[in-house]
Amino acid sequence: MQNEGAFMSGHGDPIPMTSTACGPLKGTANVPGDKSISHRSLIFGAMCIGETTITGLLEGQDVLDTAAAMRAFGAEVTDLGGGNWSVRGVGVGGFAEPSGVIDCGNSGTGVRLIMGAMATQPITATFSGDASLNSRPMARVTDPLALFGCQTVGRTGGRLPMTLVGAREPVPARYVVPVPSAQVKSAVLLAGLNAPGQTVVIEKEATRDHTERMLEGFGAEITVRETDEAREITLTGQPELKAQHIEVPRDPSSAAFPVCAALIVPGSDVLVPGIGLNPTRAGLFTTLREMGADLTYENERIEGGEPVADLRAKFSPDMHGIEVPPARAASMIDEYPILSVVASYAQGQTVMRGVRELRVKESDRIDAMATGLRANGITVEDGEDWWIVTGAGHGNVTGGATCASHLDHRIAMSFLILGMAANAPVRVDDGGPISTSFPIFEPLMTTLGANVTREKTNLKG
Ligand SMILES: O=C(O)C1=C[C@@H](OP(=O)(O)O)[C@@H](O)[C@H](O)C1
Ligand SMILES: C=C(OP(=O)(O)O)C(=O)O
Repeated sequence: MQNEGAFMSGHGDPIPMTSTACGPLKGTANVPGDKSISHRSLIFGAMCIGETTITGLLEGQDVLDTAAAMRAFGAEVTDLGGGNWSVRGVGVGGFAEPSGVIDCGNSGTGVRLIMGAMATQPITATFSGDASLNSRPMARVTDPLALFGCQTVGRTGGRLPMTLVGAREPVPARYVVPVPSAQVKSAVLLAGLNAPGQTVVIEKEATRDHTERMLEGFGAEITVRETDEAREITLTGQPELKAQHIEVPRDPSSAAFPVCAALIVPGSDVLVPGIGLNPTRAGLFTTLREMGADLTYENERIEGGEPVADLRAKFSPDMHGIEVPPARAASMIDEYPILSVVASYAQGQTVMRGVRELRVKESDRIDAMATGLRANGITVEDGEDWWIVTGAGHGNVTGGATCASHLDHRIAMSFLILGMAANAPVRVDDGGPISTSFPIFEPLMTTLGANVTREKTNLKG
């Protein structure tokens, strides 16, 4: 990996971490801002005229890389401290040509949305990332961007690094998204922003709808028509986006970790306040409740047009496996790794189907979790788009193994949660990637009572 050249970014030397069984988890877990909304706040802010102000931005490495990218395209992005940021945008179509490579680090959302945003502007940009991002499929984005007139030059197989030559005279597109992906949908809509006329995106399975909601908030003309078969989104190109004030809600995908930890550690009672329950994101919580989790929604309210609640999770010794409806997959796609941990402590089988997309995330998440869970004494069967975890039940998860995190934050955090109630400690080879989405994971879990330690190594941190 070392000599894959100057375009390869990385997060530094591995940070092995170990999680050991702990007493009850108690207290309040204030998780950071939503990663999807944080990326979009910076990118949409950069495409406005005027100053967008943001509070509660997730200051994880993925989002910081997007902030740096927006600066490279000419926006003035300022960290005002305490999660407050400001973006002075350059307007739709106003991106400058970056002088260097756009390094999106570990972030699929960052690179795919930014590719969409620049694809209909008369500039050229080269994109790269870390070893994980450089192995992920990009043709799913560059194929539809070609319909607008954007050209791609790069490695065979549609992998980063690659160079995009934006369309000088963009045309609008009509595109049926072939995989359930909010990133692809969003890339096409962002490209449509600087194309004249109407761009239409059709998705057969509803995916997270932050782009649609936020573009409307920024003043774009965007309509969504829903039928039983599809969602059809129509965007009128070349609007003037108006700068906004954005309060980023807390991330349900990060909330999943303290919630699930509380469910499996005896005696726990944890409050996770202010979590968005947008139906396109909240599938995990529905699933946990169907499994018999003691998970309640307190103080339900609407904030910024989105349903929000404080989640209270208590130790749940009697959870049972269920068949997760495949139609729910998109609304909990990032939560399957941590669900498989809860499933390990439940009775019976948890069946997860229609989840092929898990194989092209930061890692092949089915393979990464199946391998690590088996090493810790859990029975897992898997196929191309499904996997089944047979729970050992409380007190019966052996633990004791080292798990590879494969540069994947969610894999690292999931195995550290597994160790919190296992009979022997669970170790991950590298907890470094956790900083991409949940930089305060370790102190926050420690404050609740978890026993997570970094190993002393001879490596420089
Ligand atoms: O649009 C987004 O912000 C995201 C979309 C999802 O990816 P896909 O579009 O690849 O499903 C998700 O896994 C990712 O964490 C964030
Ligand atoms: C899949 C994820 O992110 P991304 O695709 O942005 O790398 C994730 O955060 O779980």
